[in-house]
Amino acid sequence: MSDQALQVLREKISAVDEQLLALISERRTLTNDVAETKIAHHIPVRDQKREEQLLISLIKKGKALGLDPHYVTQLFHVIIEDSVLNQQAMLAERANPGSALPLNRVAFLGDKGSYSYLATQKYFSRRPGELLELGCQSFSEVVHKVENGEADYAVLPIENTTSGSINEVYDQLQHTELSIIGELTHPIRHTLLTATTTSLEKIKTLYAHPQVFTQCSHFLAELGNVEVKTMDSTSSAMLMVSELQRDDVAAIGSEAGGNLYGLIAIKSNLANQKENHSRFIVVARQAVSVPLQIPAKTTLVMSTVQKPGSLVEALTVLKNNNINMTKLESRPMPGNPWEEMFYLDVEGNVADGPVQNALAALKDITRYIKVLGCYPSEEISPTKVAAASALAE
Ligand SMILES: C=C(O[C@@H]1C=C(C(=O)O)C=C[C@H]1O)C(=O)O
Repeated sequence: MSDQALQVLREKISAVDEQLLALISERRTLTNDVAETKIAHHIPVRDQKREEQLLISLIKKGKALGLDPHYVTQLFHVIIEDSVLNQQAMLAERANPGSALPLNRVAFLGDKGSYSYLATQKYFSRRPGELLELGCQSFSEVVHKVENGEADYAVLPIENTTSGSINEVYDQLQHTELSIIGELTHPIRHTLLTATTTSLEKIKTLYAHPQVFTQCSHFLAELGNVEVKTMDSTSSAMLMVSELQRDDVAAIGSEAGGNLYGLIAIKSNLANQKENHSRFIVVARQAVSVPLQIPAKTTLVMSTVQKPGSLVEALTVLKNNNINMTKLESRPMPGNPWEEMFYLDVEGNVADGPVQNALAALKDITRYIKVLGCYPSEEISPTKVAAASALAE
């Protein structure tokens, strides 16, 4: 194919892509209008029956156009997730009048390009107001900035699908009066980034955040004698490599972050597990109320009395109130050796009967209990379509 023919085809593809974007944006406007109706009539945001009907119809129509059912399903799962998250954000904002700020000052670990920076951008892209990014050197600085009013929000990674809980962040939650007001998950795609076109064999020094080394331990074990240097954040690792401009040093970070520092991705998918995601929490000085039309999560911290079965007893309270627990973490209590603080994420809204009943019962049987926050759940499970309906002609 001549260069010119290729150019013509690519221009056509770009034009189609532009139309796709315009249509996606039009769909978003329509789904936001649907949210207005849901606000006015107190209807739940999620309607999985409607999603299923939509998917079945799209799969059939896609098949007629030669498109694979799995491809169509995947595509529309992403589109529907976006629509549900946007509607949830709209409802949450309306339920908290005055909460929308013209400027959102947000503290996070690292600088431009860190995973926390990317998560911050994602979370606030659905919310009104400008974003002012306040990069910090440590998690305690991130939390402090919100406590002392320099920032309105903090975005903190709390757990990762490969390395588990981020203990330092849990420990920050023990000592703060801030409330969790939101959550989000973000894919963490670790990539080897260099300042020059070089090869893996030449790398002698590797810069990254300690969490990254934990998540990429299998890759590091295969590397042999490469010196590993820990940095405060992924972005400081990337900055270091871009300043050194050497062919024997590399950073591990996201490709998108590396682009901001002019770095080249020489190897991707470095995490031990292919599906590597981090869950972030968003904290603020004021708690928010979550409308009952959207799924909520509540995070609690508690310490139980020191007697056999006291944790089981506490968890039984959740069971009796039909509350699903999505996470349980224990952390040592400073100054009280061998005593633990338990952090629990449960599905449910503090304004709703089951969580209120459970809290009342837990107060009677725990030594200490506090609600760290109730916030919209951003875990949007994709609607499944029964194979038979999807494949029916
Ligand atoms: C847009 C709506 O809200 C949600 C999003 C949907 C979508 O993006 O198509 C479908 C059903 C709902 O879960 C709706 O109810 O129609």
